[in-house]
Amino acid sequence: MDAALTLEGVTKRYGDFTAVNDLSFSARRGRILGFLGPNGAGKTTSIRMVLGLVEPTSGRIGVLGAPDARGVRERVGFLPEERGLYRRMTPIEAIVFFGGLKGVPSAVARKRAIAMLEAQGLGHAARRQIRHLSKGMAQKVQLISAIVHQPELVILDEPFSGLDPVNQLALEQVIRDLAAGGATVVFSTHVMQHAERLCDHVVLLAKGRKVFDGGVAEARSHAPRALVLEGAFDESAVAALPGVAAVTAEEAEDGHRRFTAALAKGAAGQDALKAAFARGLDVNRFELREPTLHDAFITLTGGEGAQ
Ligand SMILES: Nc1ncnc2c1ncn2[C@@H]1O[C@H](COP(=O)(O)OP(=O)(O)OP(=O)(O)O)[C@@H](O)[C@H]1O
Repeated sequence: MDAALTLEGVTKRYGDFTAVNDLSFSARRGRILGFLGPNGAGKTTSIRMVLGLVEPTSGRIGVLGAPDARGVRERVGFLPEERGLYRRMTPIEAIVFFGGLKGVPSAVARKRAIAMLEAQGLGHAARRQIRHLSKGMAQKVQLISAIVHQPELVILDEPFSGLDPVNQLALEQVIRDLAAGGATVVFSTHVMQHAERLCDHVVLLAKGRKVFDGGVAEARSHAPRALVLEGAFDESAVAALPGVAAVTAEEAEDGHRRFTAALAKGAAGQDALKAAFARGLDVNRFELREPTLHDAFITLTGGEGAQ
């Protein structure tokens, strides 16, 4: 496998606390990898080890053939979780500055900055001081600064946080475009919807350990499908349907109740539905719901928080 990034048995301990525990995975060249996990799972610590900002306690890292990103800095782009730019610079100045740190001549960086700012709808703000920009605009400038040197490997730590829904979609497109242009993109998030839409491959971390590594469809298959039923009957009637593993109930409209019946692995929802009608349950509404990546995340992390 042609990997841009590889971790093999990487562990990071802080005293008695293990922040990252025996983590192994690879990011294939030209693909988008979602590095997922709840708050505190160890995503940022892992990224910091890849960048060479934190020394692993044990294990091996390979970044474009180097032991960490320091040896290949001009080929790697990084957006940190903490956002920050020199507030008195203009977007063009900031992008040219960061490009310069990665070896891009200023005339080239300037040209790219103008084109990229325009592509992001920021052409009008290109010469305004960053302190006068909105948070979302400043975040776009920071992203452009991270990729102006056209890196082969782009690492984005929680890139969607702080962006409104429209800008989140715009960022998704930037990520797709980077991969379409041949770059490998690794982004961390605890919001599953982005990963669901973008990723070929997801790695899911919980409490420092990898709990899943594979495709989105495969991840989803770890969570149960659910049958949603609404009507005037009670929970025990739903629990007694074939293939139903667990039931939750809530109030719905018109005095009805809504039941979400998690189906046992391999159970076809149709059997439960047929039985519901055969038993004369007064079903007003039903839906067979396929698991989402969010459901998989909850199942695989044992119920830790996700959005
Ligand atoms: N320098 C440090 N010293 C001690 N503990 C640390 C240090 N850095 C991180 N940790 C701990 O390691 C764990 C993992 O933190 P990390 O920031 O990697 O998680 P994360 O998955 O990125 O979560 P978040 O999305 O909240 O940033 C946390 O419990 C954190 O408190």
